[in-house]
Amino acid sequence: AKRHKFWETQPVGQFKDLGDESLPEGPIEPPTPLSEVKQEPYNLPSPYEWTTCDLDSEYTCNEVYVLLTNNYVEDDENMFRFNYSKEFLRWALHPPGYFKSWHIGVRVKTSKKLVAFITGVPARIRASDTVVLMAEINFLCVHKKLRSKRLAPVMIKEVTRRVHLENIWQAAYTAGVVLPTPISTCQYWHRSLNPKKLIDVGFSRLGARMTMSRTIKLYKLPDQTVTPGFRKMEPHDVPAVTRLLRNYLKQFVVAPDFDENDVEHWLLPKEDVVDSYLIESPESHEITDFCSFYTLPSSILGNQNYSTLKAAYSYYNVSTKIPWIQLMNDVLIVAKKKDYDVFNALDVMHNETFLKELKFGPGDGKLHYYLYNYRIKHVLRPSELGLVLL
Ligand SMILES: COc1cc([C@H]2SCC(=O)N2Cc2ccccc2)c(Br)cc1O
Repeated sequence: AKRHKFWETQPVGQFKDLGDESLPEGPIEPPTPLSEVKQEPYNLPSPYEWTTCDLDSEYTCNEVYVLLTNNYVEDDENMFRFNYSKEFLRWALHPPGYFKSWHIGVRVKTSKKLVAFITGVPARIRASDTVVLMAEINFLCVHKKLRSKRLAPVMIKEVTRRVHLENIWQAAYTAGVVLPTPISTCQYWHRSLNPKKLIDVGFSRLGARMTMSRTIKLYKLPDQTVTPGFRKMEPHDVPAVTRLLRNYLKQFVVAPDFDENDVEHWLLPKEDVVDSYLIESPESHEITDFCSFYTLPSSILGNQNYSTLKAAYSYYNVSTKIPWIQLMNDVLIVAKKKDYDVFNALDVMHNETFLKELKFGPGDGKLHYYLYNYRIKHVLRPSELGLVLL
């Protein structure tokens, strides 16, 4: 297999262990006594220095936003680049119990320019029957001009060190690349909402024997949602949505262990960040179904007519009374009404039950899920995964 100089030194499932069912599920290495955790930061190459990014500072949040906007993840053909908003970054990085010290930047000593970033946030994640306090690692970004200087390994070691200092020994992360060793490999699916724009920017192509007007008609959606009792989630719904979501997530092998505080943070609607809707039964006033998506635009690189793609990403959904197809079609109707160009979903949880029928098409992006210092018995099918990372 490909040489992973760095990852072969880390407590992660190694390719050589694949299929070895004798290895027990659980931590790969025991915790280190806190007194033995390295107290001082790892050494960076001499021109650079560590910095902690306080996203409550408008200036610093903007520096992070600009770094990611210009240097974060692009598709294989370099046509699109994620464009996380400042509000989204503050939401994603300030969940209950977050540590500012886990929002790590690298600056050029002389100019103080921010040239790299990596983050962690704490999350309780259940693997099988064990709830583990983990760090969710995200936003690893090295400026385009500093690639292949081996900055990423030292940044991963530094965030790991700072996580260890908080007595946390496991982590969860995703990547578009194959590393040792995915716990699951998922596929992105896309539902066109604005097919004309998606074709113009080169994401979609006109189908064979299809005209533009026929294509627009194919993806047309009603003006209003169809399900009685469909409404936005409100603060007073937090207890009921928590119960509904906790019960739903029980069936997955790996899933977040959300409590009411987590639901309040991650799922209460925040304009242009996260949208959440639920079905309140008109008779019983019981909350029977739930759906949510987050807003993550993409910069369109090199198109004359458009600079931004407005994209919604399926987040957590629960269907107990309304059929999945009807529930998710109502979400598409809402997203179209709010002028999104595309609705994206991974094939995780029960998503495959509605993807094809609601006219999603498979994307070219595969997403690999990883756990750090935690072995699970089998590689998971996407439908066994109940975790969506931002
Ligand atoms: C280009 O095909 C895809 C690109 C992306 C990612 S990579 C950088 C970016 O901006 N994307 C978001 C996006 C951009 C365009 C359309 C849908 C989603 C994903 Br995720 C899955 C795809 O299939």
